[in-house]
Amino acid sequence: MDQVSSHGERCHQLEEQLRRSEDLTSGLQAKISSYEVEIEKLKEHLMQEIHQLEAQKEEAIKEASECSEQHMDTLRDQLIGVQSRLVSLQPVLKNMKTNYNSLRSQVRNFSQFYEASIQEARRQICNAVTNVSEANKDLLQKYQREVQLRKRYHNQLVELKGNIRVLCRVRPHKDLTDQKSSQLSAIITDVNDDTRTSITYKGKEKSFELDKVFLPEATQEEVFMEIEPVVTSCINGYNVCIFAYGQTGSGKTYTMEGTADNPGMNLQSLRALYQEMEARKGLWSYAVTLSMVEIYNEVIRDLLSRDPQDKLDIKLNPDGSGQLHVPGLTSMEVKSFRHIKKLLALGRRNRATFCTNMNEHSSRSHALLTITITGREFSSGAITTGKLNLVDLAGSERVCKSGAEGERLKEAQNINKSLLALGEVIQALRAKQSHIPFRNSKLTYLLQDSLGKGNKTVMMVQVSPLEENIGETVCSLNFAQRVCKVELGPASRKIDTATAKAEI
Ligand SMILES: Nc1ncnc2c1ncn2[C@@H]1O[C@H](COP(=O)(O)OP(=O)(O)OP(=O)(O)O)[C@@H](O)[C@H]1O
Repeated sequence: MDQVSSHGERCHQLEEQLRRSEDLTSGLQAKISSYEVEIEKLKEHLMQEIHQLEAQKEEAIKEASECSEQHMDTLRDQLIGVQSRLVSLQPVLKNMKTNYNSLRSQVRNFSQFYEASIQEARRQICNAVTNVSEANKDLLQKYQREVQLRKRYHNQLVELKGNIRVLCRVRPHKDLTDQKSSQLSAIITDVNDDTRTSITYKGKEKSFELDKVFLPEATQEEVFMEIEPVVTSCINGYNVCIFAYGQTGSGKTYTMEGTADNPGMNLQSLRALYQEMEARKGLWSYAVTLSMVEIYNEVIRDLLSRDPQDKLDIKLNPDGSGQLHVPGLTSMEVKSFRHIKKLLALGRRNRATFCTNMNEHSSRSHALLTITITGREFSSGAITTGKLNLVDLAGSERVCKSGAEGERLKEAQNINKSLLALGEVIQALRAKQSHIPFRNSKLTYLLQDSLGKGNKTVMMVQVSPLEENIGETVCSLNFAQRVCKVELGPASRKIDTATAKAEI
């Protein structure tokens, strides 16, 4: 019984399941049908889309083919245009080619011609240069011969005259042109005779004959040319003294020191000496020393010393030679012409340090520049020693005229003492006295080995052109005239070997 009921229940359950499945199936079928409808719709829509796209494609292809055809036509037209232009350009191109070829050959021809011309010109220039340098060499040799001859004749002349030369330089008028300066000068100079000058003094005309008179317009170079052979003879072993003499303001410092633009005898002498030494390079060797002193109130001051206030004295040389020397005097070895310039500047600075007014001070003191040159000739071994003294003397005015008193009177007396001593030395030399009073002043003491017999002396007498200075000018020229009459005799060369060659 129980088994039957359980089967019945099971059947019931299965029936129920079947019913539910049938419900589910019919639901699904409905869904499938609706999907199928939907799919059909979509299919239809898709087909429509495809047709549309195909139509668009067709149209696009059609459009594209139409468009490229138009473009092709334009391009074709352009191509035809280019082609016809090319055809028309062809003769031009051909022409250009021909021209280019002809130009190229012209350029080639021209460069060949140019090269040949250059070579020819070069050859001609070389020939011309050779000829010119030959001619130059010849001229140079002639010139050098002339210079040597001039030097020799000058030396002979100087020796005949006794190795003392007196030159006069007339200072220009201040602030006047050179031409007016000459016309206005109270000193009469003769352009045709440069050895004479005359002055009308106290109603009488006084004439002076000297070795040379320089007009106010004379340049520093012209003055130096006159003394150059004497200066450079120092290299050959001669002692030389060049001194400027004259009243205050007559141009002594201008002549000796000069200015930066117009260097005076000092710098020009040193330059000429260095040029001459340079020209003898390889044949001679030289050592140059320089000292600078000032004599003020009979006191010697060393201008190259570290302490220029130091006072120096003159003593007999302890070597028994009888020569004088100044113990402690700075003697600088000079390395070059440039070095000399520095030393001169140092000397000037030192001189200026112990004076309040340089112009006044320089008027009352003597400035001495001494250059000693020792040379050695390589071939003979000869040794020469020459000394050049360049002296800017103190103003030479007379005490009575300056009306000096006190310190000024002392200065004036000391200046007078040394200038008087210089005059006495000159007088003694002129009279050929056996005793020459060099020791009467510091100045003559210092110049002893350059001023006396056997040496070369140049006195540069400076005069003012002004009427108001005529008295002083006459005094200076009288002194110059006396100096002119001194006969120092032939100069002697300081040379240290028997095998030494004679001066050229
Ligand atoms: N030849 C010249 N050319 C141009 N100026 C000159 C000449 N000579 C002299 N002077 C000028 O004249 C003035 C006086 O000259 P300088 O100082 O040389 O005279 P000085 O005789 O040395 O005088 P001091 O005895 O006072 O030293 C300076 O101004 C100088 O420049």
